[in-house]
Amino acid sequence: MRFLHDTSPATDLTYSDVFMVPGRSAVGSRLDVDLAARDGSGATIPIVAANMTAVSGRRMAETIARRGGLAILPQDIPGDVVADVVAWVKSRDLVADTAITLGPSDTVGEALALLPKRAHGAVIVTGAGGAPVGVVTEADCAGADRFAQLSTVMSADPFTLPAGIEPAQAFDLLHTGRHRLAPVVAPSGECTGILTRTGALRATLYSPATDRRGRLRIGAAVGVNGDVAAKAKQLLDAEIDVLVVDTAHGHQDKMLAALRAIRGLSPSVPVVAGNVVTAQGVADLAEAGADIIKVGVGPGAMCTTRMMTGVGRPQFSAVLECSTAAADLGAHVWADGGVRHPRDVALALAAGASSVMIGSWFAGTYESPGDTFRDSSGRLYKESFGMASARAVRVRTASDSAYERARKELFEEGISSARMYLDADRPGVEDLLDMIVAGVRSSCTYAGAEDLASFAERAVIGVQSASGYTEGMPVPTSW
Ligand SMILES: NC(=O)C1=CN([C@@H]2O[C@H](COP(=O)(O)OP(=O)(O)OC[C@H]3O[C@@H](n4cnc5c(N)ncnc54)[C@H](OP(=O)(O)O)[C@@H]3O)[C@@H](O)[C@H]2O)C=CC1
Ligand SMILES: Nc1nc2c(ncn2[C@@H]2O[C@H](COP(=O)(O)O)[C@@H](O)[C@H]2O)c(=O)[nH]1
Ligand SMILES: [K+]
Repeated sequence: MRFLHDTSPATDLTYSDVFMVPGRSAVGSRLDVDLAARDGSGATIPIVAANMTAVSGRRMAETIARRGGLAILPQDIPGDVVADVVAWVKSRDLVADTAITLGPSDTVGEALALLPKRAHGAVIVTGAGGAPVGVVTEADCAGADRFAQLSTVMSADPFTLPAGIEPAQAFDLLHTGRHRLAPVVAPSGECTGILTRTGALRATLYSPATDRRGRLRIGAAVGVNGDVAAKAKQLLDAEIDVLVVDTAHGHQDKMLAALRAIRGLSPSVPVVAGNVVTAQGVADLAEAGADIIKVGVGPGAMCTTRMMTGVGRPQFSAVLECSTAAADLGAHVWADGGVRHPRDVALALAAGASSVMIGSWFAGTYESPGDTFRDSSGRLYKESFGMASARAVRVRTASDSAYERARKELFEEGISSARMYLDADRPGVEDLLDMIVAGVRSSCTYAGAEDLASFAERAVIGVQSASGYTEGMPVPTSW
């Protein structure tokens, strides 16, 4: 990228400080843009769900990978649990979503508890041999006793789709039959998943991120303490596709030692390390063996590091400097934190990031691990918390002595409880992906770029005033 008027900004900048001007384009359609991340991660869209407990679990990983992104399991999950989650995600279908299934004698209360776990909004009631005998939605449960059996409220004998059906054909069948969704069934009659009309459409627009054996991809993180090589080996043996070595201050000797120990395992998957915000940090991590450097200190929504320490760097400039340094070394950069709008993703990519990590925004979706709550006005939300918050530190240090735990809790650099509201129009993470991907595809064509490498080359970035930023915002009511 270059700055408009070839100026060199006098101060470091964050996403809100900058804008992109359009350039002449020969790219005829936004759908012609290739959004694959060119960093060996295998992602077909440049989006990574952050390794945060409130963000990335099995449902997030499955859903994001099916649309071409990646999720990174947090470092606090025991190795054997990570192995189970990885195996489960890799057993998922590339087209149909995993169904929520219950039996005919299970209750409305159980169905209502499970419905917010997935965006498709239905429970498939299964009978003998796992065959679908009914479908229950929230509307079916309205007014019913919580102890009523599902057989009394379900729509019986549902329309079904055969496993392996082409997504476009599935869309047509659902559309013609005026069905919002249908259970997918194997030749044996067993329900193997669920497909909505939107899901079938998405399957024609996105390519799943798959490993060499055609299974969904997933990453996992390790910290820098303890026997890092042994923990990393356990994750690699579990067949993760990306290994993230993660700590708040990535530019420290412990990180370099951890990277060297991991290199000793000759991992066949990309190693991501961070977080740093300087060219020197990139150089040292790349030299120690990182393929991808994670950039961002302090921009995260749950992060209090800048207020506690004064340390960090406005994220656009951090990504720009780090990705320039990484490119010289044959390495790549993930822009981590502070993303609140599709424009932020586009600007991080324009600054040269190969992918963009998103945490809190995705915490407020059906697919994040937490429970769904309603506030006093009825709006749905989930709780998010920082990985350096007292809440996360308590979990991470559960096996330490009481004294060690008390000592570590002093260094809190994240908030322990935040409400992440589900957007009523976009409550699922795929809804957010649709919005982000649409925005980024459009950004690329405004710059005349057919892929992300060309986008980072062609983008022309200007610096704006606060009122310049405000001018870009929509006005939902009159002023
Ligand atoms: N991107 C960001 O801005 C930040 C991200 N986080 C996230 O929080 C999670 C926990 O990270 P972390 O707190 O590093 O915990 P870790 O459990 O990974 O421990 C970090 C290790 O580094 C040592 N250390 C030295 N200096 C620092 C420092 N300035 N800050 C933190 N540790 C330091 C610590 O020792 P000792 O405790 O004895 O000092 C400890 O041994 C990670 O997922 C991380 O990404 C946290 C803060 C900032
Ligand atoms: N300083 C802290 N940073 C944190 C903490 N937990 C997570 N993080 C970082 O934020 C990003 C995600 O950013 P978001 O704006 O999308 O939420 C994550 O990947 C970490 O780098 C924390 O407790 N303190
Ligand atoms: K912050």
